[in-house]
Amino acid sequence: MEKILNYIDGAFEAPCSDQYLDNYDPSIGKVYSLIPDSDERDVNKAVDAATRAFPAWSTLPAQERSNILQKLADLIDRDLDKLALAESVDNGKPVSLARRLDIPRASANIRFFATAILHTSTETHITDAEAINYTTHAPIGVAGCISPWNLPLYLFSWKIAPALAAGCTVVGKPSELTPMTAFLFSKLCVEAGLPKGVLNIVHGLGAKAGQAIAEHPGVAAISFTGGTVTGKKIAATAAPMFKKLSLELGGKNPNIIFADCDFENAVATSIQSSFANQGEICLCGSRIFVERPLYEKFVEAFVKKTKALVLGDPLLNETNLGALVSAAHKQKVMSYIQTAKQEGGKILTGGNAVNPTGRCAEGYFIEPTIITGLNEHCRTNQEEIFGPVVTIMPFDTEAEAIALANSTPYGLSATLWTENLKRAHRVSAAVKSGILWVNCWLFRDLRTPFGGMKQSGVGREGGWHALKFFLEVKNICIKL
Ligand SMILES: NC(=O)C1=CN([C@@H]2O[C@H](COP(=O)(O)OP(=O)(O)OC[C@H]3O[C@@H](n4cnc5c(N)ncnc54)[C@H](O)[C@@H]3O)[C@@H](O)[C@H]2O)C=CC1
Ligand SMILES: O=C(O)/C=C/C=C(\O)C(=O)O
Repeated sequence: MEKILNYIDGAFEAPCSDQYLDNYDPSIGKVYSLIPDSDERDVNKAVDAATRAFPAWSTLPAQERSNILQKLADLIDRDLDKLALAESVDNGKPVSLARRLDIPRASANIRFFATAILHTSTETHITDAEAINYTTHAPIGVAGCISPWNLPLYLFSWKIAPALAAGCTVVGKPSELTPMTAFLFSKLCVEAGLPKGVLNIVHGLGAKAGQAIAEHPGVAAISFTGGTVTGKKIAATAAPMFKKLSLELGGKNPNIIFADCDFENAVATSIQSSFANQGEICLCGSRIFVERPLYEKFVEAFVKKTKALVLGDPLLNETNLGALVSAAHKQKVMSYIQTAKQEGGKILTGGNAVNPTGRCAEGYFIEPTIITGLNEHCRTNQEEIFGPVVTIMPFDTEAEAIALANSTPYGLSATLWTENLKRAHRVSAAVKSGILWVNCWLFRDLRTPFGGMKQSGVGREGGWHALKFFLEVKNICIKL
């Protein structure tokens, strides 16, 4: 069985413990490879290597860093099919989605920051005729990048690309549930000529390897994407050490549909925002609010389209929804469906775990599920489920829609459907979320600020925000 290895100081290494964890293919429910069960000792080696590599990498001309990173992006493009297949097997997502979204976005992330670093500028302040102040941005040091399992290479690269482009060296930890594409990526780093120690990838459990990264005094900044509970733990560890923190956490995002919307577009896109990647995207619109005059018509069309989605083998091109990432996560999502029923919810479609026939009979599949009849305060509408489960509720006024949208502790993203431009501006301003999509969803421009309010996180990724996170700002004042 294939053994994944850590990538430390440019070499591939077994974990110090010599222990491995099982890595499952969630579409068949079977172990198919082994993951290093790394601990503090592996993290220490990785931080040491990153610390040694920092002086040379951080002072390499930006153009040279950029060239290496662009080579990496080219290699990802070259290996698109191989990486997409690996992502699908590791995560359970449809291979067609990995080919269309995950892997192209991984190379786009790297190419974006590799070129962005060539176009930075800095501020100068002239203080009357007495002094000139200029601001410098220097890479902060060794960065810890901890990424989740839902969009594995997509989000791993979203973190390490700005760090490396900015001149930081990195200790990265992909999720233990989906380590494979980060492992394949580490091989591409060698091929691209990334100097040793610049990127180190330590595989293993969050509570062990992840926690060791958060605790290590040699790690100056931590960029994390994952669950809010984990984000709190990392903050509790890192904040007293005054580490810089970027936390991109969970969401319970509203999808607000006004009666004057472009109906066909709203329904079709809501199918995507509800069920893409089995609903395992922090940006999914899991709470759908529909203006009452449109409510019945929307529900009917939305249920009909949902029933037409193809659930099953992620390797088949016609599949729309694959497997959930793990047996434990499937269990968690099913328990929320149970909770919804106990809370008085009516299941309009879905609600069941399924065992497709054939090779996926033991996989972790759940039908796309639509629930109505719940109020906004119940657990189903307050807690992140992170699966193919949405609720629909009617509303009567704009003020009510805003109140419903803002009724959770989260504030990551929101989607709004209306043809009324003034209303679009008003509601966008009133909804408390870091990202607002009007008449679209997951429409990404990598230059824009990306992140959440309230319990959805701290800080913003994307464009200059991401680069700045990995840079230490200094003002130099020269008396004239
Ligand atoms: N992108 C998102 O917003 C994500 C949200 N979630 C939410 O979080 C829930 C729990 O999912 P999990 O698999 O537990 O994700 P998680 O948040 O625990 O995992 C994300 C990453 O953090 C690492 N990690 C875990 N504990 C850590 C610690 N103490 N210190 C440092 N790193 C640590 C993990 O190994 C993984 O690499 C999900 O059901 C979902 O609701 C999960 C994954 C992604
Ligand atoms: O498009 C992005 O940059 C990010 C997308 C999704 C997540 O961050 C997530 O699901 O955690």
